[in-house]
Amino acid sequence: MSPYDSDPADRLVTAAADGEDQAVEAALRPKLLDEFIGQERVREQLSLVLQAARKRGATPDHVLLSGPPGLGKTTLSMIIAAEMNAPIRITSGPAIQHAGDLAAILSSLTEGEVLFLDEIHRMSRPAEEMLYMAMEDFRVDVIVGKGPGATAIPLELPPFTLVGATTRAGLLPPPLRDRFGFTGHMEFYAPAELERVVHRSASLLDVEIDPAGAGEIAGRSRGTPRIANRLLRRVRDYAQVRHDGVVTREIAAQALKVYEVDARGLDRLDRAVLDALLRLFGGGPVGLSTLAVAVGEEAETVEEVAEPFLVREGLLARTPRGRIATAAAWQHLGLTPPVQPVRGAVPAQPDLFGGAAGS
Ligand SMILES: Nc1ncnc2c1ncn2[C@@H]1O[C@H](COP(=O)(O)OP(=O)(O)OP(=O)(O)O)[C@@H](O)[C@H]1O
Ligand SMILES: [Mg+2]
Repeated sequence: MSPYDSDPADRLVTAAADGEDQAVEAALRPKLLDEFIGQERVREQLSLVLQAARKRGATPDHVLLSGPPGLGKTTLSMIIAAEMNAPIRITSGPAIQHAGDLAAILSSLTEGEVLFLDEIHRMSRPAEEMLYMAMEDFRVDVIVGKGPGATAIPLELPPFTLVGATTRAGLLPPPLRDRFGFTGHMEFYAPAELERVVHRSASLLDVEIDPAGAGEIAGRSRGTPRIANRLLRRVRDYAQVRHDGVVTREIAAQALKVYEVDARGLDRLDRAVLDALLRLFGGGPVGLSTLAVAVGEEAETVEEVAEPFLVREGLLARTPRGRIATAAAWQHLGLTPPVQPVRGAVPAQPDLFGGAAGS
């Protein structure tokens, strides 16, 4: 049996939204730019773009928000609309299969409306090309009829602001990227910022928490507000069931031990990968597929689910010769790295059967 037999997508520390997240996120989302914690640079730049547009009485330039899941792209897009006092229309790349789907949305926009296009890198090619023209000239060509008799009917659009979000900015074709007047790159949050996120969410959820309790949750949240909010909800459950509901450092640590999220935010799968790398392969280098077999997982799961965070945390490195553990990995698991053999030294003959035979 795999030591990690639940679906990796169900992990407590995944940055992707699950059903429960979607239900509570609306309540936890900051509504205005001033309430949005962290991301100082993006916030300042965006604030200038919006203020300038307001001053000119114009519609703000198109905005692209890029960055890993759970950092606040959807939240910011809603803030843009709220700050501009404009309605917002929400759709996503995968929902737009045909150019006609996009034409229908675009032609029904009102002046100044914000069109939020999530996962914009997953839009179909023909829709993308229609979007170029819509973004630049506020115009689309609606094709009527089929074959040689098809005609393009130009349709004027009211000025609108496109807010695109993507976790993979590198996948956007340059002509699309170039049509955004402003691109905000979202960064992982610092622990102190996440602590503020936890405090804010706790007060919205009516959870009593002290600063050390918030710090404990923040430190395990992988730089991601969505994870911080999720861990807070699980810690709240524990505090309410086993204690009086107040979250302290002690309670948070106990709760997250139950849920197998360690002090650095590693979960069972992450730790299993590190543990195998250190204990079975002496810290590597070891090939991905060998490591995956040792953990009882698919190579893909190890590579895509566990490794990115381990690499980001400086616990594991991918080298051409295979995966290797860093000194920090040994330290984190409380293990001692093997002593490096001195070149040319004669290795001592191991006493395989234990010296004290017959005892
Ligand atoms: N700066 C912030 N301050 C407070 N809460 C935040 C902040 N950023 C994100 N959050 C919270 O984190 C949750 C996830 O944010 P959001 O849905 O905007 O992420 P996202 O970048 O759109 O993720 P995805 O790529 O999965 O769509 C929301 O519930 C929101 O309340
Ligand atoms: Mg989103």
